[in-house]
Amino acid sequence: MTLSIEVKDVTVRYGKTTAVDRISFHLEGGKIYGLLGRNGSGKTSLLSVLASFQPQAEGEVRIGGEAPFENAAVTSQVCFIQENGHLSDGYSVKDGLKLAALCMPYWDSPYADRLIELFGLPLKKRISELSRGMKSALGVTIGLASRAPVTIFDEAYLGMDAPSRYAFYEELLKDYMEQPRTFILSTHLIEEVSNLFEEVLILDQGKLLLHKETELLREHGVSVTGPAAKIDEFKLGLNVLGEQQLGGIKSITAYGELGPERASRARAEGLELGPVPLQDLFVHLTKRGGSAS
Ligand SMILES: Nc1ncnc2c1ncn2[C@@H]1O[C@H](COP(=O)(O)OP(=O)(O)OP(=O)(O)O)[C@@H](O)[C@H]1O
Repeated sequence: MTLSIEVKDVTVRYGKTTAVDRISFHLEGGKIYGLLGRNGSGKTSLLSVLASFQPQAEGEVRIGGEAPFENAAVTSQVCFIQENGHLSDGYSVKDGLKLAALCMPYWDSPYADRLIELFGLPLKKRISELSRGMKSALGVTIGLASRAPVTIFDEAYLGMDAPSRYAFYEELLKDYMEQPRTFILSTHLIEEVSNLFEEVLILDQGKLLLHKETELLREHGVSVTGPAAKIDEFKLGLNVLGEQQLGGIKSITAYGELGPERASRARAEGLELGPVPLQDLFVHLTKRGGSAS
């Protein structure tokens, strides 16, 4: 099942702090979305509103056309997994999973069993006795096995070691291909996971800095390297996000399409054009004073 998500002028406040500041976007659903932003940019606050963990102060949220807050018909379609989780520490892993199964209408028990084996989860241990990585693996297991039409992972896999994280990415993609649904992943491990994202949203200081298809975003970044004097001339009129110089060689990262004319001029002048990793684009765009125009 695919549910669209509509967010219109949503604001979230904690006392005098505005965590999310009049954000609007539309997610058509049935895709894997990446939500990026620096610490404190408002990701968890926004996701908590989508998952109905808290109401927005202003604005409107619609999931599948309905307002989610205190609306069981919608909340049952959404699974929200956070790194520090909402798992009851007193339960054993087995009972925690049983509880999850009871709360989630699309729960797939055989799939949960496969994931338990994949991540080596000890069923008899109390959740409070699990290591940080194991708690994350339990969260990830619940998120995937929930098969919820909207599944949100809020940095949920940060505690997992690299092999477990890669197993999770692989599993997520495989399961998404078999059972398309909406995933939203917030992460600081951008390069690791960016290949999964079909669209990327970047928050900055509570505002939506950018919402783009990942491919388009990648095409919007270009690095140009060559003799410093030539680069200085070439960069005029470009939206330069950053530059580095080593001896007489300079490299710039530019945001925005180069256009065929400029690209062929670069080649004719012997300048080297290259892609910019998503993480580098993110770092440049969210530097204080960054611009996504
Ligand atoms: N319960 C709370 N009470 C008061 N302020 C809060 C609360 N939760 C978040 N904030 C504030 O709201 C802003 C956004 O925080 P939020 O946790 O949504 O950001 P984030 O992008 O998820 O950050 P991180 O990447 O560090 O997890 C921050 O200024 C934060 O201090």
